[in-house]
Amino acid sequence: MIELEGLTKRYGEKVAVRDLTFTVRPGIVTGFLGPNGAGKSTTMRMILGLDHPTAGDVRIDGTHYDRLQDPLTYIGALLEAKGVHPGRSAYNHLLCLAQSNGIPERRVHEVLDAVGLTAVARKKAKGFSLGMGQRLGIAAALLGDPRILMFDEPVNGLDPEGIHWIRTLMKSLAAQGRTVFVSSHLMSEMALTAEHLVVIGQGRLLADTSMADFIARNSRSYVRVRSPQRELLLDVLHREGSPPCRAGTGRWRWTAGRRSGSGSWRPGGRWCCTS
Ligand SMILES: Nc1ncnc2c1ncn2[C@@H]1O[C@H](COP(=O)(O)OP(=O)(O)OP(=O)(O)O)[C@@H](O)[C@H]1O
Repeated sequence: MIELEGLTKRYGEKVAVRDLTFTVRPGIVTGFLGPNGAGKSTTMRMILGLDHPTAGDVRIDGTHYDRLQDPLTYIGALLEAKGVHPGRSAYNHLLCLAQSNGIPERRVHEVLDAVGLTAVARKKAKGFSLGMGQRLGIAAALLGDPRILMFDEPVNGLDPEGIHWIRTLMKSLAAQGRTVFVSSHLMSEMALTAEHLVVIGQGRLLADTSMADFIARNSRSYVRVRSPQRELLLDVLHREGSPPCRAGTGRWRWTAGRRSGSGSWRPGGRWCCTS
């Protein structure tokens, strides 16, 4: 479990993260959604003790990161896939991490196998594709067999096969009862992966809710109509009591109300033109 309480980070005049309070729970994938510059990476760096909060507090299973004994066995993270010495092989990179954290060498073989890098384990990291680099970063995160995993924009720049692999991996880690916290600026990506969603914008918390609830509150359903008989279509709409806006494209969209917070359907749709 990761608990944030009033977490704030200022860089001079700039407030990158403002008073964030939320909890990331085990057994599900929690998405961390926000546009570029929203403060996601800064928040994740503070969780790992790489940046010091200006105010507030963050705890990993009740303890500050810098007080964890063998932190890799509590939390594994992929923040920056390029954080590997280019002249070092995947195997040696992981072995260094393992040896400096009291993790047995057999675990290196296990995580290389888990991420599908066994065949290229002796190759230098500088020859790795972006996808292989991501896999190596994830192998490092898994090395200590931690109960908590955190991934910062893990699908960025990956091909469809790599994206599918990461989605499946995150869900399987959560299904094992682990805490999985993953950031993205893409709602479409989060909707496919996360069960719970924390949304931030300009460093502020905007939502902390289940994915199903977030979609129900923020989505609309609509029917798009195109007709070569524009005038006839307008007449019909007027007769139905749904006066459309004026436009000459011949294309109309019926937005049929939206779901209320309780999930019930709130009527009140309208026609509008699309170009
Ligand atoms: N070391 C720093 N010094 C000054 N400003 C910073 C620093 N790190 C981040 N910022 C600023 O804090 C804000 C939040 O940045 P952050 O990288 O956390 O956002 P993000 O949501 O991760 O964005 P992205 O998706 O682009 O990585 C941005 O305006 C950024 O310019």
